[in-house]
Amino acid sequence: MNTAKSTETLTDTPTSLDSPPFAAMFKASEIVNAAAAIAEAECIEQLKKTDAVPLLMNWLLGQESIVCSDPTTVAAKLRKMVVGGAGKTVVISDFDYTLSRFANGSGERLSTTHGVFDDNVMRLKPELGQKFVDLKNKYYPIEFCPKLTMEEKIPHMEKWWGTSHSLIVNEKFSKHTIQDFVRQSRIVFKDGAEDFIQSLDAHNIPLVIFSAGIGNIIEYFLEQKLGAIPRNTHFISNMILFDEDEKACAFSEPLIHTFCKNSSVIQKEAPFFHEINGRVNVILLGDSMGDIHMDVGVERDGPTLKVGYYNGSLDDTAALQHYKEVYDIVLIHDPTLNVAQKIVDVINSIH
Ligand SMILES: Nc1nc2c(ncn2[C@@H]2O[C@H](COP(=O)(O)O)[C@@H](O)[C@H]2O)c(=O)[nH]1
Ligand SMILES: [Mg+2]
Repeated sequence: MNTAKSTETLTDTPTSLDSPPFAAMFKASEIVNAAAAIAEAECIEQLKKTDAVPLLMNWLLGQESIVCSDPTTVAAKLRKMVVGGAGKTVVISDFDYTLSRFANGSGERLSTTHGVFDDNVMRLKPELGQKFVDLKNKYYPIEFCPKLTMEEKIPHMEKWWGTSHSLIVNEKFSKHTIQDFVRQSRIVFKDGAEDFIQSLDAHNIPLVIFSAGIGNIIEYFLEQKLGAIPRNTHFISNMILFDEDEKACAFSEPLIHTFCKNSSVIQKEAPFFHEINGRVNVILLGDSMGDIHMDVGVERDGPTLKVGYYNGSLDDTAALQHYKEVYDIVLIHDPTLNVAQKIVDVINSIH
Protein backbone atom coordinates (compact mmCIF):
# COMPACT_ATOMS: atom_id res chain seq x y z
CA MET A 1 0.00 0.00 0.00
CA ASN A 2 1.32 3.46 -0.92
CA THR A 3 1.06 6.09 1.82
CA ALA A 4 0.62 8.93 -0.70
CA LYS A 5 -2.41 7.18 -2.27
CA SER A 6 -4.16 6.71 1.05
CA THR A 7 -3.50 10.40 1.92
CA GLU A 8 -5.05 11.45 -1.48
CA THR A 9 -8.17 9.43 -0.59
CA LEU A 10 -8.48 11.26 2.70
CA THR A 11 -8.20 14.72 1.06
CA ASP A 12 -9.74 14.34 -2.44
CA THR A 13 -13.21 15.60 -1.33
CA PRO A 14 -13.36 19.47 -0.84
CA THR A 15 -14.83 19.30 2.67
CA SER A 16 -13.21 20.47 5.87
CA LEU A 17 -11.88 17.77 8.14
CA ASP A 18 -14.11 19.24 10.83
CA SER A 19 -17.34 19.00 8.87
CA PRO A 20 -19.77 16.63 10.65
CA PRO A 21 -20.10 14.07 7.81
CA PHE A 22 -16.32 13.72 7.59
CA ALA A 23 -15.80 13.58 11.37
CA ALA A 24 -18.62 11.04 11.73
CA MET A 25 -17.07 8.92 9.02
CA PHE A 26 -13.58 8.88 10.41
CA LYS A 27 -13.72 8.40 14.19
CA ALA A 28 -10.35 8.91 15.84
CA SER A 29 -9.98 5.16 16.41
CA GLU A 30 -10.47 4.44 12.72
CA ILE A 31 -7.82 7.00 11.84
CA VAL A 32 -5.43 5.45 14.38
CA ASN A 33 -6.08 1.95 13.00
CA ALA A 34 -5.53 3.20 9.47
CA ALA A 35 -2.24 4.79 10.52
CA ALA A 36 -1.13 1.54 12.18
CA ALA A 37 -2.00 -0.43 9.06
CA ILE A 38 -0.01 2.01 6.94
CA ALA A 39 2.98 1.73 9.29
CA GLU A 40 2.82 -2.07 9.16
CA ALA A 41 2.49 -2.03 5.40
CA GLU A 42 5.54 0.22 5.15
CA CYS A 43 7.43 -2.18 7.34
CA ILE A 44 6.48 -5.18 5.19
CA GLU A 45 7.70 -3.24 2.16
CA GLN A 46 10.93 -2.44 3.93
CA LEU A 47 11.25 -6.05 5.06
CA LYS A 48 10.89 -7.28 1.47
CA LYS A 49 13.61 -4.86 0.41
CA THR A 50 16.04 -5.99 3.08
CA ASP A 51 15.36 -9.75 2.93
CA ALA A 52 15.96 -9.57 6.67
CA VAL A 53 14.17 -12.82 7.47
CA PRO A 54 15.68 -15.01 4.70
CA LEU A 55 19.10 -13.71 5.68
CA LEU A 56 18.35 -14.45 9.35
CA MET A 57 17.13 -17.96 8.51
CA ASN A 58 20.30 -18.63 6.52
CA TRP A 59 22.37 -17.50 9.48
CA LEU A 60 20.36 -19.59 11.95
CA LEU A 61 20.49 -22.77 9.85
CA GLY A 62 24.21 -22.22 9.39
CA GLN A 63 24.86 -22.42 13.15
CA GLU A 64 26.46 -25.70 14.25
CA SER A 65 24.51 -25.93 17.53
CA ILE A 66 21.07 -25.46 15.94
CA VAL A 67 18.45 -28.13 15.18
CA CYS A 68 15.25 -26.79 13.60
CA SER A 69 12.49 -29.27 12.67
CA ASP A 70 10.31 -26.84 10.74
CA PRO A 71 12.20 -23.88 9.22
CA THR A 72 9.09 -22.73 7.32
CA THR A 73 7.12 -22.23 10.55
CA VAL A 74 10.11 -20.54 12.20
CA ALA A 75 10.46 -18.16 9.24
CA ALA A 76 6.75 -17.29 9.39
CA LYS A 77 6.98 -16.55 13.13
CA LEU A 78 10.13 -14.47 12.61
CA ARG A 79 8.48 -12.46 9.82
CA LYS A 80 5.58 -11.51 12.13
CA MET A 81 8.02 -10.64 14.92
CA VAL A 82 10.25 -8.52 12.68
CA VAL A 83 7.23 -6.69 11.23
CA GLY A 84 5.88 -6.17 14.74
CA GLY A 85 9.19 -4.75 15.91
CA ALA A 86 10.60 -4.25 19.41
CA GLY A 87 7.41 -2.51 20.53
CA LYS A 88 5.38 -5.70 20.20
CA THR A 89 8.01 -8.10 21.55
CA VAL A 90 8.49 -9.60 25.01
CA VAL A 91 11.14 -12.15 26.06
CA ILE A 92 10.12 -14.79 28.61
CA SER A 93 13.13 -16.74 29.82
CA ASP A 94 13.95 -19.45 32.30
CA PHE A 95 17.06 -18.78 34.37
CA ASP A 96 18.81 -21.98 35.54
CA TYR A 97 20.76 -23.51 32.63
CA THR A 98 19.10 -21.10 30.17
CA LEU A 99 20.52 -17.68 31.01
CA SER A 100 23.11 -19.48 33.16
CA ARG A 101 25.57 -22.11 31.90
CA PHE A 102 24.95 -25.84 32.45
CA ALA A 103 28.66 -26.74 32.53
CA ASN A 104 32.02 -25.00 32.37
CA GLY A 105 34.64 -25.42 29.62
CA SER A 106 35.90 -28.61 31.33
CA GLY A 107 32.40 -30.12 31.36
CA GLU A 108 31.95 -29.71 35.14
CA ARG A 109 28.29 -29.08 36.14
CA LEU A 110 27.68 -25.50 37.28
CA SER A 111 25.18 -24.32 39.88
CA THR A 112 21.45 -23.66 39.85
CA THR A 113 20.04 -20.94 42.11
CA HIS A 114 19.06 -23.59 44.66
CA GLY A 115 22.50 -25.10 44.20
CA VAL A 116 24.01 -21.96 45.74
CA PHE A 117 22.99 -23.46 49.10
CA ASP A 118 24.29 -26.93 48.21
CA ASP A 119 27.78 -25.51 47.60
CA ASN A 120 28.09 -22.89 50.33
CA VAL A 121 26.36 -24.60 53.25
CA MET A 122 28.56 -27.69 52.78
CA ARG A 123 31.52 -25.40 53.40
CA LEU A 124 30.03 -23.73 56.50
CA LYS A 125 27.90 -26.50 58.03
CA PRO A 126 28.75 -29.86 56.37
CA GLU A 127 25.96 -31.76 58.14
CA LEU A 128 23.29 -29.36 56.83
CA GLY A 129 25.06 -29.02 53.47
CA GLN A 130 24.89 -32.79 53.04
CA LYS A 131 21.09 -32.63 53.44
CA PHE A 132 20.85 -30.21 50.47
CA VAL A 133 23.14 -32.42 48.37
CA ASP A 134 21.26 -35.61 49.32
CA LEU A 135 18.00 -33.97 48.19
CA LYS A 136 19.52 -33.03 44.82
CA ASN A 137 21.01 -36.50 44.33
CA LYS A 138 17.64 -38.08 45.13
CA TYR A 139 15.28 -35.82 43.15
CA TYR A 140 17.27 -34.47 40.18
CA PRO A 141 17.22 -37.94 38.46
CA ILE A 142 13.44 -38.07 39.01
CA GLU A 143 12.99 -34.62 37.42
CA PHE A 144 14.65 -35.80 34.21
CA CYS A 145 13.55 -39.46 34.28
CA PRO A 146 12.20 -40.36 30.81
CA LYS A 147 10.07 -43.21 32.18
CA LEU A 148 7.96 -41.14 34.58
CA THR A 149 5.08 -38.94 33.47
CA MET A 150 4.91 -35.30 34.53
CA GLU A 151 1.97 -36.18 36.80
CA GLU A 152 4.07 -38.89 38.47
CA LYS A 153 6.96 -36.43 38.96
CA ILE A 154 4.98 -33.55 40.46
CA PRO A 155 4.62 -34.94 44.02
CA HIS A 156 8.37 -35.59 44.09
CA MET A 157 9.12 -32.04 42.88
CA GLU A 158 6.80 -30.58 45.53
CA LYS A 159 8.61 -32.63 48.17
CA TRP A 160 12.05 -31.55 46.87
CA TRP A 161 11.28 -27.86 46.71
CA GLY A 162 9.32 -27.92 49.99
CA THR A 163 12.06 -29.72 51.92
CA SER A 164 14.92 -27.56 50.62
CA HIS A 165 12.90 -24.37 51.28
CA SER A 166 12.19 -25.55 54.85
CA LEU A 167 15.91 -26.15 55.44
CA ILE A 168 16.62 -22.55 54.33
CA VAL A 169 13.87 -21.06 56.51
CA ASN A 170 14.71 -23.18 59.57
CA GLU A 171 18.35 -22.08 59.36
CA LYS A 172 17.20 -18.43 59.22
CA PHE A 173 19.92 -17.44 56.75
CA SER A 174 20.37 -13.64 56.61
CA LYS A 175 20.02 -11.66 53.38
CA HIS A 176 23.67 -10.63 53.72
CA THR A 177 24.83 -14.27 54.07
CA ILE A 178 22.82 -15.28 51.00
CA GLN A 179 24.28 -12.40 49.00
CA ASP A 180 27.74 -13.70 49.99
CA PHE A 181 26.73 -17.22 48.94
CA VAL A 182 25.88 -15.86 45.49
CA ARG A 183 29.21 -14.03 45.26
CA GLN A 184 31.03 -17.34 45.99
CA SER A 185 28.71 -19.54 43.94
CA ARG A 186 29.26 -21.48 40.72
CA ILE A 187 26.43 -19.76 38.88
CA VAL A 188 27.91 -18.57 35.58
CA PHE A 189 26.11 -16.49 32.95
CA LYS A 190 26.01 -17.93 29.45
CA ASP A 191 28.41 -16.10 27.11
CA GLY A 192 26.71 -12.92 25.94
CA ALA A 193 23.99 -13.00 28.60
CA GLU A 194 24.91 -9.62 30.11
CA ASP A 195 24.89 -7.95 26.66
CA PHE A 196 21.62 -9.70 25.77
CA ILE A 197 19.83 -8.48 28.92
CA GLN A 198 21.20 -4.96 28.53
CA SER A 199 20.32 -4.80 24.81
CA LEU A 200 16.72 -5.74 25.66
CA ASP A 201 16.68 -2.91 28.19
CA ALA A 202 18.20 -0.47 25.68
CA HIS A 203 15.39 -1.26 23.20
CA ASN A 204 12.65 -1.27 25.86
CA ILE A 205 11.88 -4.96 25.30
CA PRO A 206 10.58 -6.43 28.59
CA LEU A 207 12.41 -9.48 29.94
CA VAL A 208 10.34 -11.76 32.21
CA ILE A 209 12.60 -14.23 34.05
CA PHE A 210 10.25 -17.12 34.89
CA SER A 211 12.18 -19.41 37.23
CA ALA A 212 11.35 -22.36 39.47
CA GLY A 213 14.60 -21.46 41.18
CA ILE A 214 15.01 -18.78 43.85
CA GLY A 215 14.27 -15.27 42.53
CA ASN A 216 16.29 -13.49 45.26
CA ILE A 217 19.41 -15.40 44.13
CA ILE A 218 18.82 -14.27 40.53
CA GLU A 219 18.33 -10.67 41.66
CA TYR A 220 21.57 -10.70 43.75
CA PHE A 221 23.42 -12.34 40.82
CA LEU A 222 22.19 -9.69 38.34
CA GLU A 223 23.09 -6.89 40.77
CA GLN A 224 26.57 -8.32 41.24
CA LYS A 225 27.17 -8.87 37.50
CA LEU A 226 25.36 -5.87 35.97
CA GLY A 227 25.60 -3.39 38.84
CA ALA A 228 21.81 -3.12 39.00
CA ILE A 229 18.68 -4.95 37.85
CA PRO A 230 17.72 -3.37 34.48
CA ARG A 231 14.38 -1.55 34.48
CA ASN A 232 12.95 -3.89 31.83
CA THR A 233 13.64 -7.06 33.85
CA HIS A 234 10.84 -8.71 35.88
CA PHE A 235 10.63 -11.92 37.90
CA ILE A 236 8.14 -14.74 38.34
CA SER A 237 9.88 -17.03 40.82
CA ASN A 238 10.06 -18.49 44.33
CA MET A 239 11.01 -15.59 46.59
CA ILE A 240 12.60 -15.85 50.05
CA LEU A 241 10.72 -13.58 52.47
CA PHE A 242 12.77 -11.89 55.22
CA ASP A 243 11.73 -10.73 58.69
CA GLU A 244 12.56 -7.34 60.23
CA ASP A 245 16.05 -8.63 61.07
CA GLU A 246 16.52 -9.60 57.42
CA LYS A 247 16.48 -13.32 58.32
CA ALA A 248 14.78 -15.79 55.97
CA CYS A 249 11.37 -16.56 57.46
CA ALA A 250 9.23 -17.95 54.62
CA PHE A 251 8.92 -18.47 50.88
CA SER A 252 6.40 -16.83 48.54
CA GLU A 253 3.31 -18.75 47.50
CA PRO A 254 2.27 -20.50 45.29
CA LEU A 255 5.31 -22.79 45.01
CA ILE A 256 6.80 -22.74 41.50
CA HIS A 257 8.48 -26.06 40.56
CA THR A 258 9.63 -27.26 37.15
CA PHE A 259 6.23 -28.61 36.11
CA CYS A 260 3.96 -25.71 37.02
CA LYS A 261 5.68 -22.89 35.11
CA ASN A 262 2.48 -21.63 33.51
CA SER A 263 -0.44 -19.28 34.08
CA SER A 264 -1.51 -21.22 37.18
CA VAL A 265 1.26 -19.54 39.17
CA ILE A 266 1.18 -16.10 37.51
CA GLN A 267 -0.23 -13.35 39.72
CA LYS A 268 -2.35 -11.50 37.17
CA GLU A 269 -1.97 -8.32 39.17
CA ALA A 270 1.81 -8.49 38.95
CA PRO A 271 3.02 -4.86 38.74
CA PHE A 272 4.76 -5.42 35.39
CA PHE A 273 1.76 -6.92 33.62
CA HIS A 274 0.73 -3.49 32.31
CA GLU A 275 4.20 -3.22 30.76
CA ILE A 276 3.83 -6.42 28.70
CA ASN A 277 0.22 -5.74 27.72
CA GLY A 278 0.04 -5.52 23.90
CA ARG A 279 3.37 -7.30 23.49
CA VAL A 280 1.83 -9.91 21.21
CA ASN A 281 5.07 -11.54 20.04
CA VAL A 282 6.98 -13.76 22.50
CA ILE A 283 10.52 -15.11 22.37
CA LEU A 284 10.55 -17.99 24.89
CA LEU A 285 13.91 -19.31 26.14
CA GLY A 286 14.12 -22.52 28.20
CA ASP A 287 16.18 -25.63 28.91
CA SER A 288 13.57 -28.00 30.32
CA MET A 289 10.35 -29.62 29.12
CA GLY A 290 8.71 -27.70 31.96
CA ASP A 291 9.58 -24.37 30.33
CA ILE A 292 7.48 -24.71 27.18
CA HIS A 293 4.27 -23.20 28.61
CA MET A 294 5.80 -20.13 30.29
CA ASP A 295 4.02 -17.92 27.71
CA VAL A 296 0.60 -19.18 28.76
CA GLY A 297 -1.19 -16.46 30.67
CA VAL A 298 0.34 -13.59 28.75
CA GLU A 299 -2.83 -12.35 27.00
CA ARG A 300 -1.80 -12.02 23.36
CA ASP A 301 -2.52 -13.31 19.87
CA GLY A 302 0.91 -13.21 18.27
CA PRO A 303 3.42 -16.03 17.71
CA THR A 304 5.67 -17.55 20.38
CA LEU A 305 9.10 -18.54 19.12
CA LYS A 306 10.32 -21.31 21.46
CA VAL A 307 14.10 -21.64 21.75
CA GLY A 308 15.25 -24.63 23.85
CA TYR A 309 18.73 -25.37 25.22
CA TYR A 310 19.36 -29.13 25.14
CA ASN A 311 21.97 -30.02 27.78
CA GLY A 312 21.45 -33.80 27.63
CA SER A 313 23.42 -36.58 25.96
CA LEU A 314 23.52 -36.70 22.16
CA ASP A 315 23.06 -40.48 22.50
CA ASP A 316 19.68 -39.91 24.11
CA THR A 317 17.88 -39.67 20.79
CA ALA A 318 14.43 -39.99 22.43
CA ALA A 319 15.01 -36.93 24.64
CA LEU A 320 16.48 -34.95 21.75
CA GLN A 321 13.52 -35.88 19.56
CA HIS A 322 11.15 -34.68 22.30
CA TYR A 323 12.92 -31.30 22.45
CA LYS A 324 12.65 -31.02 18.63
CA GLU A 325 8.90 -31.62 18.91
CA VAL A 326 8.23 -28.93 21.50
CA TYR A 327 10.83 -26.24 20.70
CA ASP A 328 10.95 -24.36 17.36
CA ILE A 329 14.72 -24.06 17.66
CA VAL A 330 16.86 -26.50 19.71
CA LEU A 331 20.36 -25.40 20.71
CA ILE A 332 22.63 -28.38 21.39
CA HIS A 333 25.13 -27.80 24.23
CA ASP A 334 25.23 -24.10 23.33
CA PRO A 335 26.94 -22.02 26.07
CA THR A 336 25.94 -18.70 24.48
CA LEU A 337 22.99 -16.35 23.89
CA ASN A 338 24.16 -15.77 20.28
CA VAL A 339 20.98 -17.07 18.62
CA ALA A 340 18.60 -15.08 20.83
CA GLN A 341 20.79 -11.99 20.42
CA LYS A 342 20.80 -12.30 16.62
CA ILE A 343 16.99 -12.63 16.49
CA VAL A 344 16.52 -9.57 18.72
CA ASP A 345 19.09 -7.60 16.70
CA VAL A 346 17.11 -8.25 13.48
CA ILE A 347 13.83 -7.29 15.18
CA ASN A 348 15.45 -4.05 16.33
CA SER A 349 17.09 -3.35 12.97
CA ILE A 350 13.91 -2.95 10.87
CA HIS A 351 12.05 -0.22 12.73
N1 LIG B 1 20.66 -28.13 43.53
C1 LIG B 1 19.34 -27.98 43.62
N2 LIG B 1 18.64 -27.73 42.47
C2 LIG B 1 17.31 -27.58 42.61
C3 LIG B 1 16.63 -27.66 43.84
N3 LIG B 1 15.31 -27.44 43.60
C4 LIG B 1 15.19 -27.25 42.28
N4 LIG B 1 16.38 -27.33 41.68
C5 LIG B 1 16.69 -27.16 40.27
O1 LIG B 1 16.30 -25.84 39.86
C6 LIG B 1 15.78 -25.93 38.52
C7 LIG B 1 14.62 -25.00 38.33
O2 LIG B 1 15.02 -23.73 38.01
P1 LIG B 1 14.68 -23.03 36.57
O3 LIG B 1 15.19 -21.63 36.71
O4 LIG B 1 15.42 -23.82 35.53
O5 LIG B 1 13.18 -23.13 36.40
C8 LIG B 1 15.27 -27.32 38.33
O6 LIG B 1 15.57 -27.73 37.01
C9 LIG B 1 15.92 -28.15 39.40
O7 LIG B 1 16.80 -29.10 38.86
C10 LIG B 1 17.40 -27.90 45.03
O8 LIG B 1 16.89 -27.97 46.17
N5 LIG B 1 18.75 -28.05 44.85
MG1 LIG C 1 16.18 -24.18 33.79
